[in-house]
Amino acid sequence: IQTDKGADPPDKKDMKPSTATNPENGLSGILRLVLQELNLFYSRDVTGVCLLYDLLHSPWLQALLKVYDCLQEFKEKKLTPATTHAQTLSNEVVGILRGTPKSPETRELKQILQAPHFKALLRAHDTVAQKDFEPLLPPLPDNIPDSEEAMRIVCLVKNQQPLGATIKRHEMTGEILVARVIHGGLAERSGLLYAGDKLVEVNGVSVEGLDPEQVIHILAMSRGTIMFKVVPVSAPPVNSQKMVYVRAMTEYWPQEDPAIPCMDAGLSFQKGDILQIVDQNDALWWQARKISDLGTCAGLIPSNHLMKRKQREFWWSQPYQPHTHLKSTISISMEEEDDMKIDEKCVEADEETFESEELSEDKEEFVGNDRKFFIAGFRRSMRLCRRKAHLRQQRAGFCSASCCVSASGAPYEEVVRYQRRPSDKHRLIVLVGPSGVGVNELRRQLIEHNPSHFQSAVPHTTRSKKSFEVDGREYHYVSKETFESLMYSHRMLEYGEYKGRLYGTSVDAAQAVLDEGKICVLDLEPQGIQIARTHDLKPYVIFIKPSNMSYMKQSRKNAKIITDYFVDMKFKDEDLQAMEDLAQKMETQFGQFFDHVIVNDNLQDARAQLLSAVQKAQEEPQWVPAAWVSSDAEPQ
Ligand SMILES: Nc1ncnc2c1ncn2[C@@H]1O[C@H](COP(=O)(O)OP(=O)(O)OP(=O)(O)O)[C@@H](O)[C@H]1O
Repeated sequence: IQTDKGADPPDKKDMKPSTATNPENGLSGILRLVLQELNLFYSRDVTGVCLLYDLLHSPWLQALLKVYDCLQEFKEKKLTPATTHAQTLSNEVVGILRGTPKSPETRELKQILQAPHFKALLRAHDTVAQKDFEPLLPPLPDNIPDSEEAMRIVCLVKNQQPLGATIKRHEMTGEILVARVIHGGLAERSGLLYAGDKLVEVNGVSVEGLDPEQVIHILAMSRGTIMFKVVPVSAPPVNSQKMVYVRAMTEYWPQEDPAIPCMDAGLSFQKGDILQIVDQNDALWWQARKISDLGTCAGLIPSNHLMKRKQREFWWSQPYQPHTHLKSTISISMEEEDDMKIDEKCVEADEETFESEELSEDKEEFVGNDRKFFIAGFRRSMRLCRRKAHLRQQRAGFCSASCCVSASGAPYEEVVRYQRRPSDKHRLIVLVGPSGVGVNELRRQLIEHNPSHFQSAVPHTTRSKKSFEVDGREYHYVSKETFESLMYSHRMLEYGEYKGRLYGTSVDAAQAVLDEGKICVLDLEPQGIQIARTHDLKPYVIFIKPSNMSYMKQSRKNAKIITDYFVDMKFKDEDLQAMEDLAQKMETQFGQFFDHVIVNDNLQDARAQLLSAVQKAQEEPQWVPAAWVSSDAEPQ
């Protein structure tokens, strides 16, 4: 029997018991059984078995598992030291060794016991064993007056990290108080300093009459151990609040906030960051950590209430608030009618009429090799209608980053981990991106990849049905009244008008796909995301982003876009530039809603990334608004 490396055949004798104490149980015991099983297959030519055998048999893995088992065992035990005087014992052994005949073993043992590191280890062991943790305090003087307040002396060893506490002066008494203790910081970990403690001395210097800045200066100049003398707060605050997770719907930079009590203690965050709120005791300043950085100490962020106030102040301080950002649909407003007319002329001046464009597209919508199927939601009129919305946004300058903080929008959204159960409906997949970036191309490819699994929603229109069309296949053909009632009851994810007809995608159309057990894949204007964000649809939003200009020029050489003027037009440099600008604006304004971002440079890579993101959205736990998770879905 030969492995690749020419290893000897396995021998059951080699397999020693895995743990000294309990060889049959534990991971290494299981490994031993697996090895026995594999041994039976080893002589047969089973692909990969030899490799697996060698892996499981490797001494490093065995050693690792033994360590694991030992740790598991000790985790359950309450360890008690065998002796509290290991140092004395060690010294005695060294004395005895001196009187014994010399041998290599005794020499080695003597060397080990006398090595400084080993001695330090035994000293640490004895300190722990004797529970000798308290610092030695000088005896209290006998003549303390009765009125003397109880003091606590706190020694903290300052290393690279900040102390993790802030101080303030009491408005009435002028005393210096500990204002807050930052979670996870040095002060909090010591368990000796609390918010409300009165500072009396720092390193022997009285703080009476000093400004907080002067005290901070003393602290900043101190090195090594810092000694605080404090009068403890009568009732230390207890943090009984439960840990809350939120998604930041806005960004925050402490460096730019003159109101923050301590800039160094501030936590900066960006839109979409998930934050763990660890302390909400203060009505104005919360303490939080980013979930990407849970190991670090917490930082200060404005509370929900304070952030809303800041947003309102900022909002009203802006000289002019354009109304574009308030629109949640792609509807075309009256003032754009002139533009529309020009556009219509251009379309009509093109080789064919609008009607024949619709016809020419029919073939494209039937795809599949063996079995032909129809993909709804790719009709040119619908896409032209959206392109107009894009153009309108570009002309209106979209919405500048500064004006996008709504005066009323919640700055934080409570989120929970949600894992879709196999019996749950799928999450809606929403693709968002600037016009021409490839949203439709990717959506089409995803659906074609597995049409029985992925499906688009059938849009609604008020135009009349053509002879070759089927109601509910190309469109749901509805009256203007029906369409408008869907619009006004917020049942339209997006809608727009093109050539006097209304086009749009309804919530119910998306829901119908999900009800069939399929994954609904939509292409939405970012304004539509808000309407889609419901418990029923649980949308997972993927932002499709253009790559850099030079790569785009190269990769889009043969690509065609739909414009108002021409049906299939090659990309011009201005189109690519506009796409980049719009992508940036979309990210600034709607980035908080994006669950995933894909840069569409190489189409194949982008498609693979999309497929994997869609699978993860359905199969792996994700942060979703807490309001989406009710009794039908347990948080993970
Ligand atoms: N990664 C890519 N490499 C090369 N060509 C691409 C890539 N992605 C998309 N394209 C091409 O770019 C063109 C525009 O793509 P697509 O029609 O999907 O744009 P879109 O984002 O849906 O915009 P619109 O909503 O305005 O139609 C198409 O010809 C498409 O095949």
